[in-house]
Amino acid sequence: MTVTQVCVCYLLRTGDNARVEVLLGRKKRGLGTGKLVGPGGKLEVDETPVQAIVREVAEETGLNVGAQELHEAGFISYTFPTQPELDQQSTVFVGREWSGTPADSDELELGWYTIDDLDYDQMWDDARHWLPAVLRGGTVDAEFSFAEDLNSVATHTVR
Ligand SMILES: COc1nc(N)nc2c1ncn2[C@H]1C[C@H](O)[C@@H](COP(=O)(O)OP(=O)(O)OP(=O)(O)O)O1
Repeated sequence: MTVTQVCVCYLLRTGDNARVEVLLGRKKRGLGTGKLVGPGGKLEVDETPVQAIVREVAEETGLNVGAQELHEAGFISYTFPTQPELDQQSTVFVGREWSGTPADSDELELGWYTIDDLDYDQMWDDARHWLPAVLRGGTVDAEFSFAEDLNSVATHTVR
């Protein structure tokens, strides 16, 4: 069985008081409803991760990002041993340039969040283990296995 390929993007800007902010969205539907997530989603047939993230950002935020303006920050494997059909592999992107103004979509209610004050309890449980480093310019290469509740990280490896 091939594992579902997904992509996620964290768009950064410098906000008031020179604090770095990230564009996140409150997920309105599907797996992870209610959580704060980066724009992203599943790759379509024959799409590369970067093609998919350019499309997903446009669909979910109304912003146009160029493929060359995105930095690939790493790769994460997610397994759900009690529901293997949910297993995913995610390519993570970070961007600082785009055109347009963010607009809510039927997937996400958007907002800018200061990276120093992020409430990781509102995000997927894996985020706390790797996202702080990526938002500060680092990379990620990690594996997460989720518990039976499909919500909590049971085991993880972050390299
Ligand atoms: C820390 O960030 C994340 N952690 C985990 N474990 N999973 C995440 C994170 N950010 C996004 N995801 C997952 C959640 C979903 O399974 C996918 C995105 O899925 P979505 O349903 O939004 O995919 P689309 O292709 O946009 O959906 P449609 O099928 O409705 O078009 O990534």
